[in-house]
Amino acid sequence: MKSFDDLFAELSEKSLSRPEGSGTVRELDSGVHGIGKKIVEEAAEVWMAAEYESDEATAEEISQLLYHVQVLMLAKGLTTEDVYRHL
Ligand SMILES: N=c1c2ncn([C@@H]3O[C@H](COP(=O)(O)OP(=O)(O)OP(=O)(O)O)[C@@H](O)[C@H]3O)c2ncn1[C@@H]1O[C@H](COP(=O)(O)O)[C@@H](O)[C@H]1O
Repeated sequence: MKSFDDLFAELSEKSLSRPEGSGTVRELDSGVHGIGKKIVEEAAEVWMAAEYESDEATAEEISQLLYHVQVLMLAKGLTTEDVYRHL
């Protein structure tokens, strides 16, 4: 099972190596504006799933929201430490 930090390390590596076919690279290339729209979209899906769908569906939507938040962190050059120190 992958943790938040595991995923961030994987995405960080992909942002540097830019492998062919990576959705992360594609999303990074869409810029902060495009990534921000994905975050808002996924946040709405989390809310709807929590209101009307199963716990499993909600957990899946939350995982997607976390993914897009991580892509935004990479686009902005933010590390997990930058975020964690505010927790
Ligand atoms: N965890 C994720 C992840 N969560 C969400 N997503 C993306 O977010 C989208 C959300 O799905 P939705 O059904 O909500 O949206 P959709 O309308 O079908 O998708 P779009 O057409 O809008 O992209 C998915 O299609 C994926 O593109 C993710 N893409 C990648 N990962 C992980 O990130 C790593 C790197 O992935 P690649 O860069 O693609 O190699 C791998 O470990 C992946 O498992």
